[in-house]
Amino acid sequence: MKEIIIATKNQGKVKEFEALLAPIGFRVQSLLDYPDSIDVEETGKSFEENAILKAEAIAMHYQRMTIADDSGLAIDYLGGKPGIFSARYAGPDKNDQSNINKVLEDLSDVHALEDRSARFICALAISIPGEKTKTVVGTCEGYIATEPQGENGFGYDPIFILKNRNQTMANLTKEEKNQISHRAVALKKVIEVIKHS
Ligand SMILES: O=P(O)(O)OP(=O)(O)OP(=O)(O)OC[C@H]1O[C@@H](n2cnc3c(O)ncnc32)[C@H](O)[C@@H]1O
Ligand SMILES: [Mg+2]
Repeated sequence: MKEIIIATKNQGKVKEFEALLAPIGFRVQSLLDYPDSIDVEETGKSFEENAILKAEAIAMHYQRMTIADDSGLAIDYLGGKPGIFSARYAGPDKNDQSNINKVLEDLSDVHALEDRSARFICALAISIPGEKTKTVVGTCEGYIATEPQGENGFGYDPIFILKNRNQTMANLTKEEKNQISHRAVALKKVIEVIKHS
């Protein structure tokens, strides 16, 4: 079976990658399987740069095909924030709940749903030892809710209302999320690359 490392410590991401890659014959490992792995700092200026940093460091360290995911939420009213700082928006002791609370607070004066437009962005970098790293990006459009809704998913999912649907991302089943999410869109683009690896 083909093996791939997902260079992430985020359990929510790992589950989504497993669901998307196992059916096409990949055994997925993540940094949760390597608790003593190296720590890669996200010092890039874009999602793509951070994904490349994480993918190349881990691919080099383990000499294995690696995908890294750098993702987040871009809110138009906030000029694209939290963006690449999504994981640490409420401060360095990141926590999904405090990040959500900060976003809701930032938008507390914005009442019309159309003024609360946002998108999830996912950049994936795929690094194969000895080959040039490739990147792809996927997005998913929506609006920021006024309060959390739904129990599924992770991160900002409970406050992300999907465009053209009266549901948050956290209202979707995992199968539904994996058909339409920013991560699913990006991953479909890399599958062609790794199928032949
Ligand atoms: O860097 P790794 O180890 O992969 O894990 P991380 O959680 O730090 O991941 P990022 O640096 O890419 O930050 C992503 C942020 O965006 C959020 N996020 C990413 N994808 C999401 C999704 O599908 N649904 C909800 N929130 C998401 C996530 O909760 C983080 O706060
Ligand atoms: Mg991170």
